[in-house]
Amino acid sequence: MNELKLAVLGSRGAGKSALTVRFLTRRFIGEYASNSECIYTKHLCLDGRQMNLEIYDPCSQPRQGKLSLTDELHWADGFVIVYDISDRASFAFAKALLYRIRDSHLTACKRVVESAVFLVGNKQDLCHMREVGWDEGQKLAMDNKCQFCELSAAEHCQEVMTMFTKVLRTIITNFKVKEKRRPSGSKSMAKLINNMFGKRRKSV
Ligand SMILES: Nc1nc2c(ncn2[C@@H]2O[C@H](COP(=O)(O)OP(=O)(O)OP(=O)(O)O)[C@@H](O)[C@H]2O)c(=O)[nH]1
Repeated sequence: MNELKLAVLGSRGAGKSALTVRFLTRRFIGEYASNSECIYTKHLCLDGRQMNLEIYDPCSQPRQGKLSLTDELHWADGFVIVYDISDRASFAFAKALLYRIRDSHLTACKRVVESAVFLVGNKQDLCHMREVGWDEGQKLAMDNKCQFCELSAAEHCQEVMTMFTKVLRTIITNFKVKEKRRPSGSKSMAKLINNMFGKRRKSV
């Protein structure tokens, strides 16, 4: 059984709860309590694999503007970064979040890794009030090597499902790559024994 941890981040009111609840229940609920953070859990089957998913939906009120994110970066396997296309400030906040995630990968891995990050321009139904262009979102995502889409949590159920599914698949792919890079305990031990006794045998 796989355990996947996803953090949904973004500025206050960008639609983090709306997206999360849409994915988990397929429903759009107009208003959400924004004074408490939540970790939602869901058991799901993806590509024939059973997994336990945890989604962290923070309360952005008291921590708005603070980008330490240390706990989230350690906890999460992937991120959905949400901004509101009708709110330029939320785009600036999303950009700062992406830079913070990228910097943490740089220090952790000494190189940029293909991370499980999805940049989402939410509230596409409000495109008559648009303040952030589609191409700006696309460019920011390309610059930070993450996936991108615009959608509306209010109106696009299927797009929301697809976006979450893609980020979960990326997390699983990253897990597989990490597994391949790290030799398993038994293989390392076999190599060690072989190095020690193999060499001795040669010298006899
Ligand atoms: N028109 C429109 N409104 C949306 C959409 N998604 C969310 N909203 C509304 O935007 C407001 C904020 O949504 P939330 O999901 O609470 O946003 P949040 O990012 O979780 O906000 P905090 O919990 O305060 O950080 C609510 O009134 C939602 O109904 C959308 O796709 N379109």
